[in-house]
Amino acid sequence: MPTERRVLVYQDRDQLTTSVAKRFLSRTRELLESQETVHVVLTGGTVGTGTLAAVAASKDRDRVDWSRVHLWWGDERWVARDDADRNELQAREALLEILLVLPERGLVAEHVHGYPAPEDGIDLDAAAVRYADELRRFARPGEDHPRFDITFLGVGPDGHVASLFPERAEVSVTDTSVVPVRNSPKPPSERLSLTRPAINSSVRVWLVLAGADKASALGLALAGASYNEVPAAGAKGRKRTVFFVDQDAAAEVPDSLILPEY
Ligand SMILES: O=C(O)[C@H](O)[C@@H](O)[C@H](O)[C@H](O)COP(=O)(O)O
Repeated sequence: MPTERRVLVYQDRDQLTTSVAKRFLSRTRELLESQETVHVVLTGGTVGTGTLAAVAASKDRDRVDWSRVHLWWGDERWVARDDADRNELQAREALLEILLVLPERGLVAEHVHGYPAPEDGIDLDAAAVRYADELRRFARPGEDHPRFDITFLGVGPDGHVASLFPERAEVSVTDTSVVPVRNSPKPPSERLSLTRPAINSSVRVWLVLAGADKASALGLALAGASYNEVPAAGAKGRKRTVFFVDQDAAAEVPDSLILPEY
């Protein structure tokens, strides 16, 4: 299946998160018409979390059968579950707490697949193995992880996605779904991340980014930089890769790559 790459530009961060939320809700509903479950990979970061808050605020929120949606994370920070830095906690506060208590068709607690945390009494390496095992439990026979329908990724100013940072060994790991990350250039220093092949197994990869500090990373990713230099350049969905960006982040995107709404 050839992968298509698109760039959609929005006026500002609010318009971006509202539009991505709307598209996410409609795509999820559409997918649930033809498949039993939908697997979504969430991202940390301000734009990813802002998108979840926009889902929470959307009038279409309760039209999705959330009981058939599974949520995973592209990466997690190795901090306690109640630490404000935890990606999962941010997502729970922005959206999941609401979905878990909907009177009908609500999100199922067991379908929220958070990473292990230090209080589980295991180290970072064991935590990576445990999350890989959890992914395998939901995989088709012979596969390592579920078929992700939509994977959200934030992008750092250095071009990192999930916790795959430029010129670091983790960005090239291909023999497992989950890697431990130590000495991360972005705090906190210890993290867990999906690997590039796990991310790229997704049917759709949706990168969400806003702000002038992302312009150069985005420009380089689209200009064909290597994934080692700019990990965002290596993130590709099997069917489609969409960069949802605001005008500030789009400053270095060639006009020919910018598409109108589809
Ligand atoms: O744990 C994390 O920090 C994230 O998952 C990370 O990959 C994030 O998505 C980007 O750094 C973008 O973050 P912003 O949207 O806040 O710029």
